[in-house]
Amino acid sequence: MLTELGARYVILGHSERRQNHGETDAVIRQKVKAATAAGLIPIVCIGEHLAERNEGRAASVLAGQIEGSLTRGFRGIVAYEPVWAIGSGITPSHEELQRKLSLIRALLPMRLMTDDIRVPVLYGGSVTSVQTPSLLSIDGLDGVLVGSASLEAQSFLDIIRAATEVPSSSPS
Ligand SMILES: O=C(CO)COP(=O)(O)O
Repeated sequence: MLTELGARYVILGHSERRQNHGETDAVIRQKVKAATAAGLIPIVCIGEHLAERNEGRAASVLAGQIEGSLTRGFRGIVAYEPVWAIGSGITPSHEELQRKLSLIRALLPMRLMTDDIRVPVLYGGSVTSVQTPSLLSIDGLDGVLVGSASLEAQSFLDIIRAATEVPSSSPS
């Protein structure tokens, strides 16, 4: 149905779906399979809650989500969306984001069991045009997943403009 409407991508495992609709990693993995079979590119969201971050459990949460929700030959996109950054106006510091991205980049080939597939990784959570250039300068980050700032045409255009002005970095 989605492909008939011209959709090319589908967002799976958003924290709201995980939290409010009982979407477990196993359910998300099934949806990844179904989306791929239907010709859609899955964008799988992962991210820790604030308490998990503050208790030093972010790494194990992310590892569990990657292991549980991605398929072995996963061909799609991963979006790192810390739950505490979504709609809060708070974004992680560069250092923290860089650390989390390095972790995600290290975990992905273990799950996919190959180094040959480079999975694009996005960041989502309170993205505005103001942080977009600096976010996109972070090594290993391929783009941003925009929520509320996409609801207003001008702010979304500002993000697109800011993104297109960032010099592209070589893949890590
Ligand atoms: O959940 C998000 C995108 O999927 C992020 O939303 P915000 O950009 O409003 O924080």
